[in-house]
Amino acid sequence: MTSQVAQTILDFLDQNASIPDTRTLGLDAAAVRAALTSLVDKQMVLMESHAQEEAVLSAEGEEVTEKGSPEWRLWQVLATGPQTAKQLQSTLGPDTAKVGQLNAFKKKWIKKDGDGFAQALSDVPDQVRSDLQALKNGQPLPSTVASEYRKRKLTAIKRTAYQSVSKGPKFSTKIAKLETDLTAEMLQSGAWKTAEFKPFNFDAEGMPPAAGALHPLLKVREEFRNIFFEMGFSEMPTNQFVESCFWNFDALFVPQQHPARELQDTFYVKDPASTDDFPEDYLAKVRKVHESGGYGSIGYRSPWKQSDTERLVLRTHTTAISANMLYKLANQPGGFKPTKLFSIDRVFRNEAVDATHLAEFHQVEGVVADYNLTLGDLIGFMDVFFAKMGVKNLRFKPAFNPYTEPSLEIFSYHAGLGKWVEIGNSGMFRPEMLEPMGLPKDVRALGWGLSLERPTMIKYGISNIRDLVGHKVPIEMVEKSAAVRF
Ligand SMILES: N[C@@H](Cc1ccccc1)C(=O)O
Repeated sequence: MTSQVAQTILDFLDQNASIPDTRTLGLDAAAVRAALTSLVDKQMVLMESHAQEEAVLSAEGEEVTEKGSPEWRLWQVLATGPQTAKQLQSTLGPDTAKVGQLNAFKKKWIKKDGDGFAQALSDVPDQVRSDLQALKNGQPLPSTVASEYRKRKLTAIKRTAYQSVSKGPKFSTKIAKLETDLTAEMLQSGAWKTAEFKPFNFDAEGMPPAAGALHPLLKVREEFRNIFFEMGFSEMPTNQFVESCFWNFDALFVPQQHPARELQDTFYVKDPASTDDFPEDYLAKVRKVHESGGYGSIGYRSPWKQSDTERLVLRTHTTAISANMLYKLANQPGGFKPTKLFSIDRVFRNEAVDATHLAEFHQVEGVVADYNLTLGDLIGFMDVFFAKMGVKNLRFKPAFNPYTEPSLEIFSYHAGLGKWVEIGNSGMFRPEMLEPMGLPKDVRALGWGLSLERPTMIKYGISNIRDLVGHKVPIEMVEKSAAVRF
């Protein structure tokens, strides 16, 4: 097909100096393009590409050529006498009546009559209809109305590409078959001396190798880990998905009546359903701070049940591990030392699944514990941490967590969405949480958390969080994401 089309083009050029518009050849446009590409490669022809825009009738424009413009049809209906807007709408349909009324008024074809409309002229020319009929018959639209009709969606723009062609330096009506390989026979016979070789195409893309690729979540996790290590953090052990309510909630001063603890938010484990493996004296202090306070707090002053703290859950946040680590830090041999810790792992929430929510996701969490840290340290730290990810100009909004005070939501401006989006949650851990652990009174700890999924989705242009899990979709996506370079 292509070679036939190429031959037709060459024969035509042999008889004529040039082809100003390839469309006049009456050949398939795609085949002409393919043939020209190969002829240009061989320098047999010279080609220039052009684009032409022309107005064509839209479905609405087509209707106007048959029934008249909305304004003319409205004016026509009023020939039998005045009508109200309601009546016009039921005769013409709401769309035609609305547009017709507007334009007929503008053209002064109709006038107000009581609470309705009447003809203002006894005869009007439907110029719109005759212009569109002329267009249908192949005449161009008068330039004065072209853009108006386009705005009214009576016409649409059709773009066509075409080429002009003239003879090239190696023009001939015979298409020589170019050799692609230098063979032993050519060398023996000496045919290589006169053979024409196909030039190498250095622009051709190679086949993507069928190699393994890392999942996008793993790649972004690696980026975060490197940032943490660069900033002197150590990784917390996160290999256990099941936690007691004690570490997941109570140690964090989350009241036992908190809604997050309810079945619709948290997955409780059935078997085994509970544990009693806790540091006794610490548990007693946690109980006391909930029930009656201490450390400058009045506590929650509500019932606290041992059976509730013993229940097992799929951890709802990695802050459960942070609490456990802070406790260990306070009670390690040699006492407390300033520390920076992080974790990146899976957490579970009993949520309705949709495009941006899953029942399990990954949390990126950091904790810094040191003497006399302030809110200024938290904000400054967030600026540095997020800047390392390429996220600048943060905004902070006061928020609430049972275990931090003050608490700050972190926002960043998303240029693509044109708005500020929440990228993390943070705060200074409360004394009610830190002091029962046995941390020195002047030690402060700041923490923050964010999901791993959101930055991954932004980076890889994934709009549905469900595409990050499962089987079939991810394989294609993982391979595609292998092409995205850091
Ligand atoms: N645990 C919080 C994140 C956080 C961690 C540490 C301090 C403050 C907030 C969350 O689930 O969103």
